[in-house]
Amino acid sequence: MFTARQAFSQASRRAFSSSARQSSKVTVLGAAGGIGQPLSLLLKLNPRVTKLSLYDIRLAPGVAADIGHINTKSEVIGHEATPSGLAAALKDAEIVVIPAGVPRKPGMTRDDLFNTNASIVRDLAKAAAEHAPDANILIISNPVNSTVPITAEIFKAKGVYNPKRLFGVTTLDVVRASRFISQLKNTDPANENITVVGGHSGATIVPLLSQSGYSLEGEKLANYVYRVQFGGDEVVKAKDGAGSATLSMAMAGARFTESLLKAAQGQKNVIEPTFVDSPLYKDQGVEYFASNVELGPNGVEKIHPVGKITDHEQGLLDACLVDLKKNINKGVDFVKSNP
Ligand SMILES: NC(=O)c1ccc[n+]([C@@H]2O[C@H](COP(=O)([O-])OP(=O)(O)OC[C@H]3O[C@@H](n4cnc5c(N)ncnc54)[C@H](O)[C@@H]3O)[C@@H](O)[C@H]2O)c1
Ligand SMILES: O=C(O)C[C@H](O)C(=O)O
Repeated sequence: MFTARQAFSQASRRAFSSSARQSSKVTVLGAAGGIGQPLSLLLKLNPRVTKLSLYDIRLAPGVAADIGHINTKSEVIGHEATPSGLAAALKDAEIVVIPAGVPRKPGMTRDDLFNTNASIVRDLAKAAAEHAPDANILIISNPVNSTVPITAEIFKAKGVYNPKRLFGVTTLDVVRASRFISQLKNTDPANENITVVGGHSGATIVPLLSQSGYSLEGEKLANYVYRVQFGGDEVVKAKDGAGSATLSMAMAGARFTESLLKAAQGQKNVIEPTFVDSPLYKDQGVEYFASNVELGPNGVEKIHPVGKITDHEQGLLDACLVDLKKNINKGVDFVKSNP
């Protein structure tokens, strides 16, 4: 005979397993690349993902066959590099993560990737707008400050734009900012969560150290800010022509995807920094901005303002907004001239 406690525990097990069974298809476009492969691996290890669809212009079926042997429950499908393969990859996706595109080589800025990556992202955005109009779209491909507006313009043109479901992934900046301060202060980086706002390149990356109660002075502060703003260059230089950050980015992309899934499955107070269609600086002509964003079942739940900052941080923010506006307009203009 069941005791009340046993009955309760069985009911709660059922409730848990039914929410765990909730179907969450995640699609990776660019899945065979330096980021795409480890990101897909991490997503295969995430029990919240029930179906993982991998698409690339090369090798996605091979990557899927490999990852598909891992003994976690999710189904993995590698799609052919054809329009119908892309359509099938996107159909019914809850989350579409896009790391497709070329990475930097030493001496290049992220903006130097624009000519190649703008059209790659535009074309994938067209397919996503057609086959997954309600999905959360996570843009990793650089330059993020421009590829997010490109995606938005495509979704607007197709009449399916939902600003709550488009995200530029800036998580790596926060991961770096947290790691770098822990190295200076001998703290556990897992306990650090430095707010980083603005965009994702050089001067548009603005770490707000003061909000975590830290104050660095003079050269120490300048070096810290530089390292966060140009952390990507450290990796590009060290890889010496073989690409940019892939493994740390895969971790950051998996973290952001996990946060969205948690929020979609009802967890409250899930906050991640991300580059979104934001009201914060629209009065200055800046349509997109990264700040802490509370995530929910509908994507963006609440965009947090930047909050109290020091005069030095205000100076960084002023410089950020100038560059950001140019990067955003470049993306918007690209779609106007190359629809
Ligand atoms: N947001 C960030 O913080 C961040 C961090 C690191 C890298 N990035 C950017 O991510 C992008 C990818 O970097 P990577 O190191 O993985 O590059 P990579 O060259 O190793 O991989 C890119 C993959 O995209 C695929 N691809 C190209 N065109 C495609 C298309 N039309 N459809 C589907 N797949 C396509 C390629 O075949 C390749 O497998 C770069 O633009 C890089 O700058 C962003
Ligand atoms: O630096 C790059 O080009 C890749 C990425 O944006 C990064 O921050 O590592």
